[in-house]
Amino acid sequence: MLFAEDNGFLFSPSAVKNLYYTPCDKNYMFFEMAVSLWKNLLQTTKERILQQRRMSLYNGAHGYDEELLKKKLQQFAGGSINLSKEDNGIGILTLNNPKLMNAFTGTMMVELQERVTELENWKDGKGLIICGAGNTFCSGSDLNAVKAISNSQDGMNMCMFMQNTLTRLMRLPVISVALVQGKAVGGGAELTTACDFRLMTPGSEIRFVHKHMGLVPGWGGAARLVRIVGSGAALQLLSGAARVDPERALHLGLSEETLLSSDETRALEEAQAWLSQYTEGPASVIQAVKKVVTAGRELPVEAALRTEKDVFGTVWGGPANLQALVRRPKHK
Ligand SMILES: CC[C@H](C(=O)O)C(=O)SCCNC(=O)CCNC(=O)[C@H](O)C(C)(C)COP(=O)(O)OP(=O)(O)OC[C@H]1O[C@@H](n2cnc3c(N)ncnc32)[C@H](O)[C@@H]1OP(=O)(O)O
Repeated sequence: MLFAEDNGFLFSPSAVKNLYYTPCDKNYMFFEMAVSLWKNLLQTTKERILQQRRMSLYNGAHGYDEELLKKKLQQFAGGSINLSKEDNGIGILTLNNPKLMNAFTGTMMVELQERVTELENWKDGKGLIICGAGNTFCSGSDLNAVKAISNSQDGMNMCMFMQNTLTRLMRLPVISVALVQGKAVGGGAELTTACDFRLMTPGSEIRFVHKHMGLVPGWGGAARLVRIVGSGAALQLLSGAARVDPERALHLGLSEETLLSSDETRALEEAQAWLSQYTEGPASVIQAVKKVVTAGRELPVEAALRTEKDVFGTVWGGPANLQALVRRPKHK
């Protein structure tokens, strides 16, 4: 295993070892033991954290048969979910159904789950931008599909499928941004709340229209919205099916920033520049930062502290930490 310094200078465990110890040095044995202990701890901790993250919200115990539901969803074809994993560790996930304002068909719901699984296994992943094709975000479920699965059981199954998928998306060990251009409506508005941050372009809109459909959010959007803007503002946005423009979103804390351009290409460039200020550094460290924040956000304090200790153990004495000890950076 080699450790790449920011300027490309490579360190290996032996290089670090030889910086300090000689084979006859008794500390040499200590260092060897510390490295192998670290490797074992790293492996078991990563497996435990990965297992925790992958545990789905709903399973057979809830009468949820995922494989059966996926077969049903795949009857409603159209559009795609495209993922481009860039060399800088930022992924671009594009909702691609512009003819229907990027409404989610059944096959797009299944593809979203497949992309989330891909992202869970992306070792170099640090950030994720979710955007829509055709300079608009997403208009929720494809109403043609919704009509065909409007019976209660199918509706509940689709709801559990999307809640499982969006919860896993929310817990990805990358810093995620919803780039809201044009409209984010219904399930599209809910999808924005599964990201860590939202950036909006001038003239764009987030709108929870569910009330007008005789519904409430079903993809987890209400639970997440309350945690983002507070229960009072969430109640107003849901009961009023209010149009949230960039200014109101900033005021509510629903959006981090209003971008300068509403041009599709330039807005994506702005979003990448905004996100890259938080993804500088080794993927292992950025992923560890997201994991400890996710734990603090979702777990009771003692469980969050234990998870923080576990995650700390995966980076303490790790490549980036050892390099920093050699480099001794001044944090001026
Ligand atoms: C839990 C989630 C919840 C659920 O699953 O039940 C939902 O998400 S329900 C769906 C909620 N979404 C909507 O009700 C949005 C409906 N669409 C609109 O309000 C408008 O299309 C809007 C505001 C998004 C954009 O309006 P605009 O005038 O800019 O465009 P058009 O309306 O002309 O749309 C272009 C074209 O796309 C079709 N379209 C748009 N959204 C959907 C959709 N969700 N499902 C199916 N088709 C959609 C629209 O019908 C137009 O097609 P056309 O053939 O030209 O009529």
